Amino acid sequence: MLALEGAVEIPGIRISLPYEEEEVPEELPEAVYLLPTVVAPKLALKGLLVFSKEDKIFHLVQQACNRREVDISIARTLEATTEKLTTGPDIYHLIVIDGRYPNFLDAAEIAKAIRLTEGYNCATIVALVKRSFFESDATMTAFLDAGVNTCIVECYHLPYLNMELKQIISTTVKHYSIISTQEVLYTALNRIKDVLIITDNKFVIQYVNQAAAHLLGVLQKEPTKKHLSEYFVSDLTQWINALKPKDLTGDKPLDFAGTVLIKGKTLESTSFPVRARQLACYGRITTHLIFNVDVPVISQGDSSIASSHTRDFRGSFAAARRSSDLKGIPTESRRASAAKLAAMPLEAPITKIINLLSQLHENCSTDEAHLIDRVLDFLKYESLYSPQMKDIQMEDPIATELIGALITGSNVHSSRRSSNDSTIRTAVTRPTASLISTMKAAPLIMDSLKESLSWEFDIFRFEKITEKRPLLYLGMEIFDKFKVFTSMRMDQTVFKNWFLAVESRYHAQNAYHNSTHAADVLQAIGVFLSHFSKKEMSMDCLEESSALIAAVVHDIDHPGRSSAYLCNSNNPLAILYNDVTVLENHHAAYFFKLTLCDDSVNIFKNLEPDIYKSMRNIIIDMILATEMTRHFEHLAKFVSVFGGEMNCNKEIAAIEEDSALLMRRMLIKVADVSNPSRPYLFCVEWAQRIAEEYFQQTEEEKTQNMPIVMPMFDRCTCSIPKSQIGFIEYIVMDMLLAWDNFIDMPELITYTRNNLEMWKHLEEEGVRTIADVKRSCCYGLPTYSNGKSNSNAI
Ligand SMILES: Nc1ncnc2c1ncn2[C@@H]1O[C@@H]2COP(=O)(O)O[C@H]2[C@H]1O
Repeated sequence: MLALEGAVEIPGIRISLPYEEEEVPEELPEAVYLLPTVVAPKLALKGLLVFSKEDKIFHLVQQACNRREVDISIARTLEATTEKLTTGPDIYHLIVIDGRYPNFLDAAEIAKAIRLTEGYNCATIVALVKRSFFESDATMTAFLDAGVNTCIVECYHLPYLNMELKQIISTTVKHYSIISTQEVLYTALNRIKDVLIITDNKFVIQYVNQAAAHLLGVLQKEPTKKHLSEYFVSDLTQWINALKPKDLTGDKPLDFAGTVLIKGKTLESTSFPVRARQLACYGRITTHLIFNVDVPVISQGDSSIASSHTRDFRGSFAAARRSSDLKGIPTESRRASAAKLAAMPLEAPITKIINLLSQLHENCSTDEAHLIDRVLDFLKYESLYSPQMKDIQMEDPIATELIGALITGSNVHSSRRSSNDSTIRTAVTRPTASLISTMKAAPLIMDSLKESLSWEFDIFRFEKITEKRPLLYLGMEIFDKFKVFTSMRMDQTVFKNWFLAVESRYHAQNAYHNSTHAADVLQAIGVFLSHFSKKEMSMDCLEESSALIAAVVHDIDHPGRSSAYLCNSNNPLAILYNDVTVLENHHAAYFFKLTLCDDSVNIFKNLEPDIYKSMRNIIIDMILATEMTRHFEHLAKFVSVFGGEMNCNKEIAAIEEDSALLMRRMLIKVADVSNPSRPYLFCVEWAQRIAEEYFQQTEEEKTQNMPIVMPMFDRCTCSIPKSQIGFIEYIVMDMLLAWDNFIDMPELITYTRNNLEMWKHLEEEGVRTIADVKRSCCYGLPTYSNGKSNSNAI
C-alpha cells in the first residue's frame, strides 16, 4: 500500500519546485521541504544544432553549449534532423535551429517536424533569428505556433549567448524534465492498486486514479469537478472541520483517518477506512487533499484483513459491518475480496459476476446466502466447465469407458517404454490423379453432387465412386457453392492441388479417421451453412471459408490412434505438444505447414496479411475445438449464450465476436460427431468404422504391452450397440438439441432418436459384434465395406 507519509508525493504538487539540493532557497517552509520529493533526474544534457553551415555564430553557439555542458550533435537539413531524432541512440533535450536564412533552412517547418516526432513533445526548441525577425510579430508567432519555445537574437557576443542558454536551461529545459517526471508519476499512480482521490481544499475532486475509478464503478474522468460527497456518503462535517484549510507553518501536515461510507455505481454503499492528508502547493495554506481508501487485502488461506494499515483500521471496519454480515467470516472476506476485485485495474466478466453475487448476498435470506456462498465457491474453480466423471452415472461399463476416454482423455499413463514410431503409420504418398477413372466416373460423381447439401447425402457411395477421393470432389463442389475461390481470390487449380495434397495426407488405411470422415464433416458444415442462409442468418464470407477449410483439414494426418495412445507410447507428437491436445495441435500445424510450403497449394497466397491472420486464428480455434476433452466446456458456453429463444433474423456477423467464436466451435463440433444423426445405414457404418479403429488400437496396445486406453473395446467381446447408446445419450443428444434450437434442423433429432431406438432394440436382441450388426442390417442389404451400396435402404 502506498504510504502517504513516507513515500511518493503527488506530482504537480510537491515537485513543482524543481530545486536541486544546493539550490533550495532558505525561505522554503520547513514543512514543505521535509517531505520526500521526486526530483527530476539531473540531466546529462544532449543538444542538437540544426545549422545549414558552420559560420561564426554557429561556433559561438557551440562554445556556449560546451560551457553549459551540453553535449551537442549537428544536423544540416530537415531530413538529417528527423533521421537523428528517429534513428539515433540519443535523446535531445535542447534543439537550436538556425532561423536566420529561411532560404536554406525553414525553422518553422523543422520545429513542426520535431514536435511530430514521437517523444519530442517535451524537448526545448530554440530558434536563432536575426533581429529584424525578432521584431516581426508575424514571424515570431509563426515560430511559436510551429512549436518553438523561445527565440534568441543573432549576436556575436559570447557572454550574451551564454546567459541566454543558461536561462533557457534553468527554466524551460528543466521544467520540461519535471513535466516528464510527472508523467512517470501519474502513470505510477494510475497503475497502483491503492485507491487514491485528490480534491481541492473545497472537496471538489481533481483526480481519481484507476483503482478509485474501478471502486466507484465510473470512468476515470467522471468524478473530476464533482464534490466528494457524491461518493463519500457519510456525513463529512467532522472531516471538513478537521481538514479546514490551515496554515501549515510549524505544524506537521494533518492527517485524518476514519471510516467512510462510500457508494459507487457497482458498489452498494460500503464502509471503508479512509485516510486524508492536506497539502500546500502554493504558500502555506492547504490547497489539496489526498484521500487514500483502504481496501482490505485478504491473506492467503486466512480470512483476516491484512493490509499495511490493518491495525489502524480493523476496529472501525469491523464495527461498520452490517448485521447481515454476521453470517460468518466468509461473508466479510468475500465482501473484502469483492471490493478488492472491484478496485483492481483489470476487469474480467468473472469479476462482475462475483461483484453482483456479493451484492445479492447482502440483501438475501440466510438460506439464499448459503446457496450464494456455494456458487461463489464453485466459481473459484479453474476448471469451471470440466465435467467430473463421478457426476456421470452410467450403468454400462462400455459406455463409461468410451465417454471417460473421450471427455477426460483418461488412461494416459506415463509410459516407461521408449517410443515406437513404427506403430504410427506415416503419411501415404501423394496419389497421382487418375484422369481416366475420374473421367469415367464423372457423370456418376456429377449426379451424386446434386445432393451435396442434403442431410441424406450418401457419403459412402461417394467414397466408392470417387475411388476413395471424396474430399477432392465434394470439396471442390462445396467450395464452389460457397464461393470460397472468389472470397479467397484464388484460382481453382490451386484449390484442386490443395485438395489433392490434403486428401493424400489422410491415411486411407484408417477405418474411421480417413478422408471420407473429413468429407463427411465438410458436407455437414455445408448443410449447416446453407441452413443459416435459409434462416436469414449469415456468416461473413471469409468466416464461412475458414469454417469449410477447418472441416477439410481438421483430422489431417490422423494416425488412427487416440491422443492418449500417442502419450502412452511417448510418440514424438506427444513430446512436441507436451501431452496437451496432441492430435488437434498436430492437425492444425500440419495443415499450415503443408499449405504454406509451396505456392502451388498455397490457397492463402492472395490474401492481405490481416485477413490471412484472422482466417488462421479461426481455423486453428475450430480445429482445436474438436478435441473431446473440452466437449462439455464448449457445449456449456454455447448453451449459456445461445440456449434461449433464438432470434433467427439475427445476423451472425453482428453477433459479438466472443459469441461468434462459440458458434463456430459448435458448428465444427456438431459436424464432427454428427454421424449418429445421419440416416440409419450411414449411422451404422460409422459406428462400425469407429469401433474397428478402437479395436485395432486395443490390439496394438496389447501386443506392444502398453497401457490399454479402452480395454472394453475388444473385438471379441465389445457390444457395439452399447457403445453407441452411451455415445448418443451422453455426448451427442444434448449437443444436437442445443444445435437444433440454434439452427432449426429437427431432422437431426428425429434421426438420432430413431437410431438410438434401433441400437436399444439391437442390444435387447443380443447383437454385439460388428459382424452381428452387419448381419442384422436388414438381411441382404448390402453394406458399404463389401463395395455394394443401396441408398434406398436408408
Ligand atoms: N459413432 C461414434 N461412436 C463412438 N465414438 C465416436 C463416434 N463418432 C465419433 N466418435 C468419437 O468422437 C471423437 C470426436 O473426435 P475425433 O474425430 O478425434 O474422434 C472421435 C471418436 O473418438
